[in-house]
Amino acid sequence: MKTRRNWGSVFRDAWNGIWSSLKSERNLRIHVLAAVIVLLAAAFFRLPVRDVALLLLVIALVITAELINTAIEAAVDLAAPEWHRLAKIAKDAAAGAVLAAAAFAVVIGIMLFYGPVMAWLGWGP
Ligand SMILES: Nc1ncnc2c1ncn2[C@@H]1O[C@H](COP(=O)(O)OP(=O)(O)OP(=O)(O)O)[C@@H](O)[C@H]1O
Repeated sequence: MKTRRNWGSVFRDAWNGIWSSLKSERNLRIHVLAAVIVLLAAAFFRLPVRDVALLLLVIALVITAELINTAIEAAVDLAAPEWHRLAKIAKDAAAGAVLAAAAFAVVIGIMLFYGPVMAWLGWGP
């Protein structure tokens, strides 16, 4: 029978999952770096709190998609180390989830930064 784990060990394992994914997944590191740059830009352009909240939401979406993609890749490699049609479907769909999240994040970023950047450049109406 499984013993109930305490919160400390649950949190530690989850943190280990994030940390080991950061070490092994280059794309995740790129997304985290992009998120830091975007948040610094949001501070520079003094974006309103609601816009920053929206940015945090899409950043969380992209990073969550990356972590789930990493989990699916590992599970597929364990279950199907050889080429398999279903392994391809699983990995491609997981990669597609990251792409979809990142594409929408870029669109939202453009929508939020367009006005402040134009005003900063003096190209506003
Ligand atoms: N066991 C497999 N069976 C069939 N196709 C596979 C298999 N493993 C990988 N592939 C194909 O190769 C692609 C790349 O898979 P891989 O595991 O190398 O991930 P990746 O894109 O390199 O991810 P990352 O760079 O995040 O590690 C998959 O999207 C899939 O199309």
